[in-house]
Amino acid sequence: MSGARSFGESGPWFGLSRCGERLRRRLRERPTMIRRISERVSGFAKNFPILKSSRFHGESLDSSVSPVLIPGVHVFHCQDAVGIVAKLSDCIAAKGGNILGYDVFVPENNNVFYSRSEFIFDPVKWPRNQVDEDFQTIAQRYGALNSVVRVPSIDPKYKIALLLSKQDHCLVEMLHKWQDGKLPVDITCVISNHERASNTHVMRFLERHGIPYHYVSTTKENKREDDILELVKDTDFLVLARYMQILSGNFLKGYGKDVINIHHGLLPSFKGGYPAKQAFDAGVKLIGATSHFVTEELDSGPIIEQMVESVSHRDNLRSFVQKSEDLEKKCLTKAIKSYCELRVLPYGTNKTVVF
Ligand SMILES: Nc1nc2c(c(=O)[nH]1)N[C@@H](CN(C=O)c1ccc(C(=O)N[C@@H](CCC(=O)O)C(=O)O)cc1)CN2
Repeated sequence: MSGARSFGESGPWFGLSRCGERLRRRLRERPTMIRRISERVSGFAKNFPILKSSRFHGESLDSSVSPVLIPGVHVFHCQDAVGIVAKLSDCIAAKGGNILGYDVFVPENNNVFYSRSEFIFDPVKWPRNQVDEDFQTIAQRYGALNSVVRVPSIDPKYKIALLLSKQDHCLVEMLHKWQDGKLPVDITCVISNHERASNTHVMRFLERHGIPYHYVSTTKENKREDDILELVKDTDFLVLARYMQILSGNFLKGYGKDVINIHHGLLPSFKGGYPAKQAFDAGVKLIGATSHFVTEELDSGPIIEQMVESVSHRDNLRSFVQKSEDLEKKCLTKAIKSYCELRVLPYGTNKTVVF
């Protein structure tokens, strides 16, 4: 994968470009690769009616039978110019790919171009590494700031670590969505500054799925950031699922990839701690949750997703908190899913494009 910029210092695709290194290593093991593709595609085709209904067989990639078409996604961000869409769509069509969806955004008074395409292609006719190379050629021609390809049935799943403090409703929601296959990630570990008894639902779930739980006790004087960095060094991005410790700029620079947080308030209102109480005291009629990229400044990073719900004089603080918690669970999982599907791109200095 090419191009790497983060919402922090290096771009949201910083971590994801490392997937490309891992992918290239795997492509060298091609024979095994082909067998694995065939196996995964047969399973994958079940979820895509188009692959079931149009002469597509998951059994073999042998080109003498109907080709197996698999889904791919490509996102592109560069200075605007005439003909970009033609070049990108031709890149796909020239190798027999078929575009199923195409989103383009060119903001007013801002000479930039964003696109996200969804397509299906035959990996025998257009090998995975060639897909990268062909899009990279176009990226170089336009000096692209981002150009990332993802083929879910071939590429390694994104590796993530989840950080939380005392409350685990967001973690539980993410684990259930992950278990249902609705969050296409590999959870490498869960890290918390709070200990949990081994006979709790969360701990039993983690043990059942072989996901390590690391209790990393913190104090105001020692946030244990070096220990956390060591635990998360092989991940592609981090998720703060109600982690109530402010991460330092050194930590964010040291990690160098994206960190996604869920704030149980409608940013930029009610930053910091206890946003539901802040909202209750302010007499708001809408409460919300915000998922955003983590930057050094607290609760100020580019917003990925927000969800809201009406409240009234009939609500009390307890119902404010309960409604906020329900919103933040959904908001976080939607943000992570969008990020994994390459729908989230940096826009300007502190905004996002979310296709
Ligand atoms: N560098 C950043 N770190 C973190 C962010 C962020 O945006 N940038 N988001 C927070 C999560 N958060 C709200 O969503 C949040 C976390 C912690 C606090 C806070 O006041 N913490 C106290 C300690 C509280 C405790 O120990 O229970 C503190 O650090 O003094 C407010 C908001 C995660 N990190």
